[in-house]
Amino acid sequence: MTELRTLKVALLGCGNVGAQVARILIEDADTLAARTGARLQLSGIAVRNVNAPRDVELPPELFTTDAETLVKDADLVIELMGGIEPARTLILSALQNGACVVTGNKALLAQDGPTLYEEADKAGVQLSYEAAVAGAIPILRPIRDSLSGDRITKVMGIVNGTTNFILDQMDSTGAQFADALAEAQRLGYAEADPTADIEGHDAAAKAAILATLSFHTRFALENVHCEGITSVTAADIAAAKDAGFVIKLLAIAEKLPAAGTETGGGEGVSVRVHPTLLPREHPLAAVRGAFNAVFIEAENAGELMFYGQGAGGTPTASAVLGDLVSAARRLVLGGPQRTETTTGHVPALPIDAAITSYYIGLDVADQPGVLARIAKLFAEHGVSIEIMRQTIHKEAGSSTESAELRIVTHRASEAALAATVEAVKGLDVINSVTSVLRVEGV
Ligand SMILES: NC(=O)C1=CN([C@@H]2O[C@H](COP(=O)(O)OP(=O)(O)OC[C@H]3O[C@@H](n4cnc5c(N)ncnc54)[C@H](O)[C@@H]3O)[C@@H](O)[C@H]2O)C=CC1
Ligand SMILES: N[C@@H](CC=O)C(=O)O
Ligand code: NA
Repeated sequence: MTELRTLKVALLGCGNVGAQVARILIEDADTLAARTGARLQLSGIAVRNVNAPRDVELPPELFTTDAETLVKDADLVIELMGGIEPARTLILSALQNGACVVTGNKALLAQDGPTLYEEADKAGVQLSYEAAVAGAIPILRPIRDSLSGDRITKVMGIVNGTTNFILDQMDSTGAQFADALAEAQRLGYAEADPTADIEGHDAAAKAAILATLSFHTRFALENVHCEGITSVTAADIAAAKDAGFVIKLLAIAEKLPAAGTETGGGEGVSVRVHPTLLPREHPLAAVRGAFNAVFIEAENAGELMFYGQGAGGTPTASAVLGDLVSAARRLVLGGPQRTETTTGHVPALPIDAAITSYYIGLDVADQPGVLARIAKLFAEHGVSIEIMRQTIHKEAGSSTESAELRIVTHRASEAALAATVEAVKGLDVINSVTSVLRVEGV
């Protein structure tokens, strides 16, 4: 039997994901060698503190605080430290040294991806990042490879496990936001700084990556409209539930007409992350806990849906190992390195140009003619009402009655909706606008 070649693998970071990657590399060494055609030898693990306690028992001699030296001597580098620096410098150094790099660092890719891709191209090596979007779910490779002969028109999904976990806990058990977040952190779903999760930045970075691959055009973080879940209240969740909806943080990238925007005419891509109402029977409404799911609409393939564990050490390690084996196989067998293209030039649309349905909650005086006046304002702004429901509230011991109105619109532009809400607020019969939320799937 011929001796297999050995490829040295440097691992940077040994947290939730890194520790599981190290464990699998050691435990499954023979299987990985058989699949790769080379032995993947874990040559070292760079950490901040070699004596820190870890969930997984690993050979102590592998640990080092000298990431620079480790990278210099590697064929393949796995970056799972997170953050911008020193991850960025270490990845660039690895690529310049001719090593293939696997990373799950969506924050870095969304901020400075082009610099890294160009360096990988220059060096003729691979930079792979399946773990960066929707954890274990194979989503980037299907978009980049399987759908490369089609035209994607829309990508919509739940791509952040932490926020889906929090919203699901609040919806199903009435848990408090802070308790649900603490549990998501304990389970290894959240980022080192969970602000990135709850403010939507993590999902926005993933949306930029999904949009870039789907529309063959580079979209950066500043092209993504981003709203997190910190403003979603228990009352919003209860009202949504009562109206037959569930609230999910969705990342959406879709082709829309660019008419009336600064880009003028033609088509553009609206890339956005925001809390969204979905009918409870919608397939994305059934995505619970830290699971993720991504819907894709393509001209020829039609609708596709990808579902699985979007966060957590072991599931994410699966995506990292997949990229590692694939990169190592190419080192063994040869073959093309970069496969994605960014030859398209579709402009990013401002949020005003986004087109979706809306849910508007209004507290109004219960007087004759109120509904007609509100409906007239919507019509004047070109926003068509799909559902309008009224519930009367009578304060105990008081003769005053108010009504709660719940309106769901047909698809309209963000600009038209904003103007409608402003006009509605000006009516003397409106006590307050209790919520304005975007709706998909109606
Ligand atoms: N946890 C998850 O579910 C997922 C995480 N990711 C990404 O994977 C990466 C790692 O995530 P986690 O393992 O959850 O993070 P973590 O915070 O649990 O682990 C990061 C590790 O890197 C080490 N580290 C940080 N800076 C370092 C430095 N300057 N020198 C040496 N070591 C350093 C830390 O000590 C820690 O051991 C991040 O980019 C994250 O966004 C991607 C998908 C899912
Ligand atoms: N913090 C992220 C981890 C995976 O990308 C999440 O919660 O989804
Ligand atoms: Na993935």
